[in-house]
Amino acid sequence: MVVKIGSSSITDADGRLSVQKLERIVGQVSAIQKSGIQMVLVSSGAVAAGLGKLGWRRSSITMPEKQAAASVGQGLLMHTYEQLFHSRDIAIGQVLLTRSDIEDRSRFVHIRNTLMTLMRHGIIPIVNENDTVAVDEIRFGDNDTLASLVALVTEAEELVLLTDIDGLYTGNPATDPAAMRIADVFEITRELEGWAFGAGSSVGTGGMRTKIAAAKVAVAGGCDVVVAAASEENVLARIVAEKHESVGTRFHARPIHVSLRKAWLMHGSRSEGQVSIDAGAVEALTKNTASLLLPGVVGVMGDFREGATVDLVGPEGEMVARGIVSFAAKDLHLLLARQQNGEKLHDLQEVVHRNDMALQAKTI
Ligand SMILES: Nc1ncnc2c1ncn2[C@@H]1O[C@H](COP(=O)(O)OP(=O)(O)O)[C@@H](O)[C@H]1O
Ligand SMILES: N[C@@H](CCC(=O)OP(=O)(O)O)C(=O)O
Repeated sequence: MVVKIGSSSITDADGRLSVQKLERIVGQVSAIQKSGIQMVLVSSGAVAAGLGKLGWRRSSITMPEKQAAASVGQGLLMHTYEQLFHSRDIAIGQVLLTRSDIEDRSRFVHIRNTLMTLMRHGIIPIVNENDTVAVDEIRFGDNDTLASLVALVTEAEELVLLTDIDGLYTGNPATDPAAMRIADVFEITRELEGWAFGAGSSVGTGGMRTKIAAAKVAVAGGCDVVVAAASEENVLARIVAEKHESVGTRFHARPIHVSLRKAWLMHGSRSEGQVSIDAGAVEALTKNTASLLLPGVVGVMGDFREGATVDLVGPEGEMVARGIVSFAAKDLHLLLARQQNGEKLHDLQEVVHRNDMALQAKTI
């Protein structure tokens, strides 16, 4: 089980790290770990803890100051976790990641090996974004997205996003008193996405929007996602014990889910270009799970190498799939030109083999 805890749930009103709140989470996580379910904690709070300790105001800080605050706060956070878990005889390991660590296939594999090794030894990994080195282009920015990728990497059965509200509402509860909580979600529809707004507190990042985006990634990989209130009494035990009780909002995993490699392709890898395909190819890819052949290709964008990750887009510019391309962009341009000149290119291998392709899950 991967549990993600948001900044607002481990800090006090004055923005300082709340040992009492952390203690409650650590107590619950430890109890579940001891019951035999391997836990992974994704903990936000480095920036908030650092700002609290330094007495800096969030509203007026620069990015380097925020990163400096994170370096102070991350130490504080781990020091507190270490003490709290140690008193329960549980060892922890710190794992700090950036987006580029996940995008790179070999680093992704190393991350998985490290996490799996920690878990095999009964150590609880505590994951956060490496805020001190993450610049905008390589930032997750919010730990909801990071947590969903950690859930995929560790092949978790359940991802729990603990926050300052008891689930997804049909509108922003801060401004809409008629908004109602949704208990179960089986399909992430556009209507549902329209209900989600940004962060409710000054310390939170992303609000419900990033939680839904995270849920999309995890459910596609076969992992249930629960959004629940960190302050609710014994919330984790209730989620574990009574899978069908209405605690927060449960996003149910898709029954047929993709392999870890394809999940990484779709959600972890970074696209280096675009290949436009025609309607016939869209149908062949989505209905018959075929490979992409040259006759279905109508355009190429970007200057990618053979073996790069590219987005396959349909006639309306819609994202259809992401895959590893067998030709460099310049070779694809040459082949397209030869094809347009009437040359028959029968013996060509696939442009993207179906084993190297992850289809985009449809939003209804
Ligand atoms: N449809 C919605 N349902 C519930 N909460 C929502 C919704 N839209 C926006 N929010 C806001 O999302 C906030 C939780 O996200 P966030 O502040 O980022 O917390 P965290 O620090 O735990 O990640 C809630 O406090 C709420 O104000
Ligand atoms: N990596 C940042 C967390 C950013 C973030 O996602 O915050 P939150 O929305 O509170 O989970 C930190 O430790 O401060």
